[in-house]
Amino acid sequence: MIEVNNLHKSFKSLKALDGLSFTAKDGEITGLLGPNGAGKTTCLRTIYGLLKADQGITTVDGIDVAKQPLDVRKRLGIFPDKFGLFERLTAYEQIDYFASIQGLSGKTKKEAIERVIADLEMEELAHRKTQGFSQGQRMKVTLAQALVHKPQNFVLDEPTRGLDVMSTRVLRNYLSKFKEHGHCILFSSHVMQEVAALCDRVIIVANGKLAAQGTPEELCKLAGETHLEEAFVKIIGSDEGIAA
Ligand SMILES: Nc1ncnc2c1ncn2[C@@H]1O[C@H](COP(=O)(O)OP(=O)(O)OP(=O)(O)O)[C@@H](O)[C@H]1O
Repeated sequence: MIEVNNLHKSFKSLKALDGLSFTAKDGEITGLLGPNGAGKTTCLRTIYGLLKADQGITTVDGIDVAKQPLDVRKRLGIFPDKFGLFERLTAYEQIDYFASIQGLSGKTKKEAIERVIADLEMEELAHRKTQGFSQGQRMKVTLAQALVHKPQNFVLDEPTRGLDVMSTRVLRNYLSKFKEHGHCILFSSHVMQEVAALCDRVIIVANGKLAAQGTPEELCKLAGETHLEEAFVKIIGSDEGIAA
């Protein structure tokens, strides 16, 4: 479970987060939906400890990110907004590297790598150097390295950008399976259909604040609309920066 409580973060005079609070529960997919510049990436970066909030508390499974960052890292899988692969390594070697960082070794590590490769159906890719991999293949390697240590929580920043329909489906199916096993999934998006199709709960963020939260149905009801897109526009008062 991930809890964000009254987060504030400014970059000089710009307030990126302005008192944001929400909870992402186990066994659910929670979508952080907001227009460009709403503060989604800033929020996710504070959850995985890349940024320090000016004020507020973030906990992962009850552990304070600011106080015990390494304990939190063990419980988190991270799919960041920008990711690079070590292009001279094979996919297997890259996953192995991340497994080692997470403290896995020996037989346990080997089994964990083989499991994640099988789960993501990437056996054919495993021993190829990642240089020249397609976006979909890169996505699989990034997913595998994020999840090799079987974290309870999984945070993804706009994971479907640049993916074709097939790769997007692979990702969605994988997230659904992960959720069925009781994990907590939090992902950011500004793609409405994706959020409506996948999320149990939607957190709408605008100007670094919580604008509304609920199931897609609850948000539609709240706004008196039948489609999430119209509900969203009504709630944040604009359709700027959002993709249908
Ligand atoms: N390192 C930084 N330095 C200065 N300003 C920043 C920095 N990171 C984010 N910002 C600003 O903070 C605000 C929130 O940015 P953020 O990237 O969190 O939004 P977002 O909701 O993820 O947007 P997008 O959907 O476009 O990725 C923006 O105005 C952005 O320009």
